Amino acid sequence: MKIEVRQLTKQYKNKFALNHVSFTLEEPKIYGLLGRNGAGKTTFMDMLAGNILPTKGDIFVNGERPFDNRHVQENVCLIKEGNNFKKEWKVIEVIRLYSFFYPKFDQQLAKQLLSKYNLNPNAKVKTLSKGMESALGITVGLASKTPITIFDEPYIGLDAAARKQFYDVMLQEYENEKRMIIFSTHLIDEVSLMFEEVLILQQGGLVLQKSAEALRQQTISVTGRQEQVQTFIKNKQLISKKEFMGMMTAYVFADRQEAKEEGLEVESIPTQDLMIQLTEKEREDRHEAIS
Ligand SMILES: Nc1ncnc2c1ncn2[C@@H]1O[C@H](COP(=O)(O)OP(=O)(O)OP(=O)(O)O)[C@@H](O)[C@H]1O
Repeated sequence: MKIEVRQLTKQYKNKFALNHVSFTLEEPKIYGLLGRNGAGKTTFMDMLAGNILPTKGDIFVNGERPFDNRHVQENVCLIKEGNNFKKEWKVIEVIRLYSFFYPKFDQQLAKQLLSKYNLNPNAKVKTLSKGMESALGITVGLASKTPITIFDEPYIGLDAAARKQFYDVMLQEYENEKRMIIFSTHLIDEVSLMFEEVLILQQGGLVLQKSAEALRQQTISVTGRQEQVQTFIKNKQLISKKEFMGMMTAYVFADRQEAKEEGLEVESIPTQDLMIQLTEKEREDRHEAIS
């Protein structure tokens, strides 16, 4: 599956939820879609799932526009943080309806997950706790087996143990059959090791798209004497820096080995920290993506 996003824009009155964003996703990979509140993540996922139309620009899934397009929509399953299902439906009806819609829906897996999460098939959605409703969403998302599966903060109310179960099953399923999983979350450190590629949105713009491996190799924290670090970061793409008593720590796009050879202390930057630094207020006017 190939997703092509071209100058994608969504405007609500004078507010740009997405502002001329362009990128391509084409591998069966686990993508982390990150950004602060209001960055435009849900807007993008809704457009990909064909729920809303762009104001300008285009989004294509294998060359087709998703909006009002059954052929695309049966290949894309979006699970949001809540209200995915009608309150009057029973759990088993949810499973049945989604299995009609998604051609590759795995009933067996759905049953296993319902039992793993202790979900009573005859319970109505309105009687489920927040965590149980999330578990039902996760069940549908994983069992849909859609080539593009999107989870938008899907685990509101789920405790840490249940979230871990979700990650384990997701990775197992992904191992069994690779697909594109787009995962948006604010619990970044909990899941960042699963990401194979990371996209960061900020105020409707894309500020970064990089493979996890490139991030590990090329985004580093370097610490040393102030002048030593200043010299090293000259002509490099700086993310942020901090000074303390003649010492300096800088987050920078740079070669790990080169930094070591300069005698600097080198560490990896946790993805959450990277997202926070890249989307700091003073960068608000910056919209060119780092790739
Ligand atoms: N239906 C709407 N009407 C007006 N403004 C909207 C609408 N939907 C989204 N927005 C605005 O667009 C911007 C992007 O919202 P979006 O929900 O895509 O962000 P997000 O990155 O998913 O945020 P969060 O992490 O808080 O879920 C926000 O400023 C939001 O207020």
